[in-house]
Amino acid sequence: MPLYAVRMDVAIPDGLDPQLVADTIAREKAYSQEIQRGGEWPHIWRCVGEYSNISIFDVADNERLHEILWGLPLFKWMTCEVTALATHPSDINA
Ligand SMILES: O=C(O)CC1=CCC(=O)O1
Repeated sequence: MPLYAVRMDVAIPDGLDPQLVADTIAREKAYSQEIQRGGEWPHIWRCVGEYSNISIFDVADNERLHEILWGLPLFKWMTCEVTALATHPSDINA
């Protein structure tokens, strides 16, 4: 299945109801962990010092990745940079 690296940068607007923000972050965690358990989101790494992560997705196609990203509860407050990955010719494990 195709692999993708996705960098997500979160920018929560100032002045929002703190409860709304907390609820959205909690829903984000539950949604993410459900997809991780299903195997389509094998890695999520925090970018040190930033409200950002770099994640690896292992999904059927572009449409499925799009569906997952659009379903993120924090999607409205984040920007995503998607990189499709291919095998490197120097990879000794390939
Ligand atoms: O905290 C983040 O980097 C945003 C995020 C994506 C999935 C998740 O659980 O948090």
